[in-house]
Parts: sequence; C-alpha cells; structure tokens
Amino acid sequence: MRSFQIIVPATSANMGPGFDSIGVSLNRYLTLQIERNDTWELIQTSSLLPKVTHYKEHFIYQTIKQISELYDLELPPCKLTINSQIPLARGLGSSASAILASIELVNKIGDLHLTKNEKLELATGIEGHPDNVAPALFGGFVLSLQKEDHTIEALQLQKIPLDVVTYIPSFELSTEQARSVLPSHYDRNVATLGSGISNMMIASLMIEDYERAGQFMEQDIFHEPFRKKLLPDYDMIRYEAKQNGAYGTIISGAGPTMISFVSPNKSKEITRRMAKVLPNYQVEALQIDYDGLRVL
Ligand SMILES: Nc1ncnc2c1ncn2[C@@H]1O[C@H](COP(=O)(O)OP(=O)(O)O)[C@@H](O)[C@H]1O
Ligand SMILES: N[C@@H](CCOP(=O)(O)O)C(=O)O
Repeated sequence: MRSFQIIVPATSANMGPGFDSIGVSLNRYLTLQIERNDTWELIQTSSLLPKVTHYKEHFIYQTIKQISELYDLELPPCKLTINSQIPLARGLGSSASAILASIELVNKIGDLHLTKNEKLELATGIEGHPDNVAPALFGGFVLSLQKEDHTIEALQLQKIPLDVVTYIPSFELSTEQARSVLPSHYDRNVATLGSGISNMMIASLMIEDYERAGQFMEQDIFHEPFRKKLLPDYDMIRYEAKQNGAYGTIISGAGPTMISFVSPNKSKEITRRMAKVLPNYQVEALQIDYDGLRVL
C-alpha cells in the first residue's frame, strides 16, 4: 500500500433557515496522512485536535473501526498522521470532516469503491444530519435532505460569488448541547413560514440578489431564536456586521461560531473592522471550497 492523504474541508451548516438541509464548504481543512505500519499508530500535528492518550480512544480510529466492521473488513495496521485547521465543537463541521476522512480511509484500503452517495449515507448515519457531510464531500453550496427511508438527496448549487467572515469564540459548544435547546415539534404555521423563508433565501441566491438572500438568512425561526441565548454577542455581531456591509450573519452550524456572507471585494475590510469590534474572537476571512473531499 502506498501512503496517501485524505483532505476534507470545514463546513458551515444551516445558512440560517436551512436547518439540517443547507451547508457550504470552507477553505479550512482536516488532513489525514495514511502509511502502512507494523502496528496502529496515531500522531496529531495540530493543537486544535483533542488530547487522547491512546489511539483506540480517538474518534477517527473508532469511526474507522465502526465502518470496517460494517463491511466485515480486517484492515492492516496503519500510521495515521492527523492535522487539522478546524476547531472542535465550534460549528464548523469538525466531526463531519473526521467521519468522512474515516470513511474514505476504509473505502481506499478496503477497496470498497463506494459511490459519493453511499459515502454520504454512511456519514449521515453517523453524524445524524446531512448538511455538513454533503458539502464536505461535494464542495460548494449543497442542499441535502434525509428522507424517511434514510436515503439522501443532495444537490450541489453552482458557484456563488460570496466569501465569508467567521467569528470564532474561545469557548466550545457541542452540537448535542445546541440541539438539546430546540423544540421537538413545530406548529404548522411555524413550519410553513420557516420553510417559506428558506425557499426565499435560496431563490434569492439563485437570482443573484445577495442583499435579499442575506435578509432571509437572518430570519430563521427553526433554530436561531432558541440558540441565540447560548451566544452572548449574537445580536451585537449581527448588528455590527450589517453596519459594516455584510449581506447576512447567522449561527454557523449549531454554533457558537457566527458567520457573515459578504461580497468578495468587501471581505478584507469587513474582517478588519469586525476584528476591532470583537477582540475576544478569532475573526477570519474564509472562502468557499468548491472541491470537497479529495485524496492525494
Ligand atoms: N479531527 C478530529 N479528531 C478527533 N475527534 C474529533 C475530530 N473532529 C471532531 N471530533 C470529535 O467531535 C466533537 C465535535 O463535534 P460536534 O460537537 O459535532 O462539533 P462540530 O462538528 O461543530 O465541530 C469533538 O469534541 C471531538 O470529540
Ligand atoms: N444542522 C445541524 C448542524 C450542526 O453543525 P455543526 O458544525 O455544529 O456540527 C444543527 O444545527 O444542529
């Protein structure tokens, strides 16, 4: 087996009203280097990764094991070198990237020849919702839907000339905790309004009316009203970003990171100004990744 690398981008899910259904891939990456070895060995080369004392405790090793058992495979031992630019539990899809990297590793070493849709269904089964794994796999803006029979529909949109500015706080918020504050049911009027807002947001993107898309982005009623109480600067960040020229600012995934969608030619200036307003946040200009998962 020759050594190889799996690279998976970060993602921002929901885009406001597209709860569990819309996501976009970003240019921050998890990189997994795989080499044949006499024993399993796991090396981490980024301070963003979790502290684990034994490879068997590592989420990536555990996911590799879970997938290989599913396909009845006994994988040969490997040395895994993991690097990541994606902070954990910040709403930037770290778990989705780790799950997809694990699936791809088993796919390659086990010669499974999985299709993209099979990878997507496997990853969604582990992650619980498709909106991070779909863009991490395909790249760009992706709409996805897990149907009642658990099959997935995913639709990659064309390139959209938007950049993002991320506001990453120093605290973590697990997706599990941020999902626990959401209602388990919505009334019909809420469901109708919420899905209408999401339709309008996507339609505005399609007709290239980014101002309008930004307005609808900020009108989510499915999750943001319940999660904002977990984010101390939610209202201030939305207000300041709008004042500084962002189209729309939303919670990235389950939070606590917030993210603005901006015109590429305003991105630097908005980032500079927002960094002044938010000295306790990591304020960063990022771009959309249009390639998704790749193997080198
Ligand atoms: N590269 C990684 N290596 C090991 N564990 C990871 C990795 N990425 C994510 N995880 C696990 O997933 C958890 C974060 O998942 P989650 O709460 O869904 O947040 P998010 O996906 O938004 O970053 C981490 O606390 C860690 O347990
Ligand atoms: N739709 C999910 C997205 C979670 O994304 P993450 O990056 O925070 O894991 C949700 O809103 O719970």
